Amino acid sequence: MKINRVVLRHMQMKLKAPFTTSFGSFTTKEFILVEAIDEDGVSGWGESVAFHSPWYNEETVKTNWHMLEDFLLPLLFRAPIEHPDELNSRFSGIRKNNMAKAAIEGAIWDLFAKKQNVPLSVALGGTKKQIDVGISIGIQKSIDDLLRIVERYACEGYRRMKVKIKPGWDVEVIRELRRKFPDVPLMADANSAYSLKDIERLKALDEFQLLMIEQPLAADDIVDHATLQAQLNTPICLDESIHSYEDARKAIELGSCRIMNIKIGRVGGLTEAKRIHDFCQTHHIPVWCGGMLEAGVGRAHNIAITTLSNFCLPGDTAASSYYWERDIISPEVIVHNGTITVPDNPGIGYDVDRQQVARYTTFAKTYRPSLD
Ligand SMILES: O=C(O)CCC(=O)C1=CC=C[C@@H](O)[C@@H]1C(=O)O
Ligand SMILES: [Mg+2]
Repeated sequence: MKINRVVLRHMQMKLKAPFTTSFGSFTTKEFILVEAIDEDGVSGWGESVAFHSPWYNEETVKTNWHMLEDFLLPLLFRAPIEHPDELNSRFSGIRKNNMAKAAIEGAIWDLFAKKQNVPLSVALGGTKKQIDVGISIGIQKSIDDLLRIVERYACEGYRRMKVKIKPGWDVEVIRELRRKFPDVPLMADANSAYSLKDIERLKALDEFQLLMIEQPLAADDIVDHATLQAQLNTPICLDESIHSYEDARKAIELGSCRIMNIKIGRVGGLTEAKRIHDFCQTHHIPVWCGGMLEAGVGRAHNIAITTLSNFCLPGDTAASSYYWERDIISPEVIVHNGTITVPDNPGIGYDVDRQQVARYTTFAKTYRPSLD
C-alpha cells in the first residue's frame, strides 16, 4: 500500500452523560480522527483514544497530534507498506506514545483489510460473528442512581455490569448492588484508587462474587498487584499497567492478574493487541476489550479485535447511543440483548458518515509525503 495522504481531524463530541471516575468528570470527548488515503483513493480510518488531559496515561490529544505530525507520519510516508504488522518495527524508534501509534496503525489496518476485500475482523484472524458486550457505568451521585442505571441496562440484556469504585464508594455500594441484583455478572473498576494499605477493604469485596476487580493499585505496578492477587479470591484484571506484550508477559509470570483488559490504543495498536491476546491464550488468561469512550471508528476497531477467540469475557463496547446523540458511522453500533453482530463488509465494516464527521470537526490538516 502506498499512502497518498493522511488527514488528521480534531474532533469534539458531546457525551450524552458526564463520565466520572476516581480522577474526575468530563462531558465532551476530544479526539483525533485519522484518515489514510492510498493512491487508489481508498480511505482507511483510525481513532486516537487519548483524552484532552493526561489523567489516564501520559498522552493527550495535543501530544498525539505532535507525534503524528512530526514523527509517525514522516515514518509512514518513508516507504510503501506490505502489511500493517510492519508498522510496529517501523515505529519502534519512537518511545511509548502508544495511542498516537495505534491511531495511524488502525487506519492502515482498515485500509489493508479493504484492499484485501475482507472484514477487519477476518484480517486479524477473528472468527466470531457475534460478540457479547457489557457496559461501564461511571461514579454516580447516589447508590439509588446507580441501581436505576444498572436496572436499565440489565433489562436491555448487557452481559456484564462494570461499576467504578474508590475508597468510600466500594463495599457498601457493591453490597447494595448484590442485594438488588444477586445474579447479574458484576465487576468493579478502581482505576488505581487503592494501595496495599487497603488490602482488608479489598478482601471484603471477596464475598460478593465479582467477576474481577480492575486495576485496584497503581497504574504502573505489577509487583504489588501480585502480592494482592495472592490474598484475594476475586480475580484482578489489569488495565493501565499493561502497555505492551512485555508487560503482559511479566504480569502473568508474577501472577499479578488472572484477567487482562486489552485496549488497542493503550498497547500501541492492533498488531500488539493480537500478540498479547495470543500470549494470554497460551497461558489461560482470558481477555476482554476495554473502552475509552470511543466514537464509531474506534468502536468498530474494538468490535473487530473482540472476534479473536480468547476475548471470552464481555467488553466495554456499548452501543453508540449510550454515548452520542449521533455517531460518526453508519449504521451506528447497535447492541441487541447484550450482543453486537459483527459487520461483514470490508475493513471496519461501517461507513464513516462524512457529514457527521464535518459537524464534529473543529480543525483538520492534510499531510502528504515530502517531495524530497
Ligand atoms: O468506553 C467505555 O464505555 C468504558 C470507559 C471506561 O470504563 C474507562 C475509560 C477510561 C478509563 C477508565 O475510567 C475506564 C477504564 O478503566 O476502562
Ligand atoms: Mg479500567
